[in-house]
Formats: sequence, structure tokens, C-alpha cells
Amino acid sequence: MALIVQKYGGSSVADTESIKRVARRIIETRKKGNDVAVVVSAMGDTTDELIDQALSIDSNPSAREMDMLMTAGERISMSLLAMAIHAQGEKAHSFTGSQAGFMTDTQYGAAHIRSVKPERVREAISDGEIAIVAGFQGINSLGDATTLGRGGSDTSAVALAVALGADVCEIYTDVDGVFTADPRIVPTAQRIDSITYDAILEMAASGSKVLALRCVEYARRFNMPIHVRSSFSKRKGTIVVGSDINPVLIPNQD
Ligand SMILES: Nc1ncnc2c1ncn2[C@@H]1O[C@H](COP(=O)(O)OP(=O)(O)O)[C@@H](O)[C@H]1O
Ligand SMILES: N[C@@H](CC(=O)OP(=O)(O)O)C(=O)O
Repeated sequence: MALIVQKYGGSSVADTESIKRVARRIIETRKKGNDVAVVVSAMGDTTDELIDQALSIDSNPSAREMDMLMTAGERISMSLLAMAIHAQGEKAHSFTGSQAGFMTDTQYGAAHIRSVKPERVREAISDGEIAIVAGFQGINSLGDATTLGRGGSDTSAVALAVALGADVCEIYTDVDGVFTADPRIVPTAQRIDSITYDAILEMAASGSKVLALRCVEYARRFNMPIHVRSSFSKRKGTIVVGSDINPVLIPNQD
């Protein structure tokens, strides 16, 4: 079977019922015989709310303190998700970005991943656990928490998938995949079955925000297949691969 990294965005883990639903979905993937590592974003609008709170206290907060604050959002969702999986009878272990081995530069608020050494994640998986990793964050050479920039959990997921040698990085969101335009704004937009890294980078450059630009660049550099799909349905999503890969061969599409 496959090694699958799944990323659940804030829209998929907006409240505790959603977290339980996502836990069921993760367990289904595990029960099909796959090894699973999960990257999770902060619940709903948590990150925006944290920023608002900070700005209501200090109109010019230090970048270091902002990153300390913002990394807290993903710590909440990762631990609640691990608890939800445990409550449904499977073993799970959560890790902060630092614990999962995400080393970044010191650019607070827009840090770049320097290396990913996910030893503890690997150990958890080989112990039969589902590893849950906080997205959007790492640690710098000073030992401080850093964030990767808004939407950075997509990049965390692809970087983890590459470091683990996963077969696919599944990005779960609140729409059925990548569409020709934002389906919430353009009701006639069509879902795209499969698309190349280059074509999706062009879409991102012209304003589509379904996947973070950096995440697609990272996936292209390491040829990591991405499957964008909804956590609210079982419908087929969109496969993002290089032009030399047959999208049909990507595992876990049912
Ligand atoms: N071309 C597109 N295809 C699909 N979704 C798009 C597109 N452009 C913009 N979107 C929007 O992206 C949203 C998902 O991104 P986001 O809100 O960041 O989700 P998440 O919280 O799961 O990371 C969708 O609800 C949709 O409105
Ligand atoms: N929570 C962060 C990181 C992130 O990637 O979130 P989402 O996956 O919900 O876009 C943000 O809001 O920017």
C-alpha cells in the first residue's frame, strides 16, 4: 500500500464536529492499509483572529512575537485532531513543526524551509501511529518558532511528503478540486481532472488561490504528485503532476 500525506486546511477543521469528521476520513485511509501522515492548519479563521488580537494590543508587534502567537493556532488543531483519532480507536501522535524537523531561515512571518528531518514522524508511522503535524511553521537557528507566510500549510504538506518519500500529497479543502475559476464566484466554473505544475502556476500567477504558489513550486522541484479534493465529499478531485506522469497511476483516488 501507499504512504500518503494528507493536509486539511482551516475550512476542513473549522469546529470540533469537523475535526471528528476529518478523523474518520484519516482512519478510513489508514484502514485501507496505507501509512498516513497528516498536516493540519489552524481551525477556521483562527489565524486571522490571532492577528486581530495582537493588533488590538500593539499596532506594531514584533515579528518574533507574532510568529510565537500564530504558531499556536496549528497546535490547537493538531492536538484536537490527535485526540479525535484516539477517541475513534486509532493511535495518533501530534508534532509541532519543530518536533517534526522543519528547519527554516530567520525571516519571521515569511520563513523559507531550509530542511525537513522528520525522524519522529517516521518513528511514529513505523510504530503504527497516524502522525499529525502542525502546518505553516518551523524553527529557526535561534530556536525560535517561525511561520511560512499565509497559506503556508500547503507548503508544509508537500515538504513533508517529499522528506518522507510519500506516494502522494493530498490537499483537502472545501471545494471538489481545482476549477477553471473560483467556483464560489463563478458558478459555471468546471472542475479540472488533472493539471500540470506549470499550468497551475500560471493560474496562481493570475490570482487563483486554491494552492499556495510556493507549494506548487516545491512539488514541481521534487516531482511530488498533489491531489486536491474536498474533505466534505468523496468525489474525485484534481491531480497535479508533471507532464511525464500519468495521473491515473496516483494512489488513493477512490
Ligand atoms: N481555481 C480555483 N479552484 C478551486 N477553488 C478556488 C479557486 N480559486 C479560488 N478558490 C477558492 O479557494 C478556496 C479554498 O482555499 P482556502 O479557503 O485557503 O481553503 P483551506 O482552508 O482548505 O486551505 C475555495 O473555497 C475557493 O473559493
Ligand atoms: N493557518 C495559516 C496557514 C494555512 O495554510 O491555513 P489554510 O490551510 O487554512 O489556508 C493561515 O491561515 O494562513
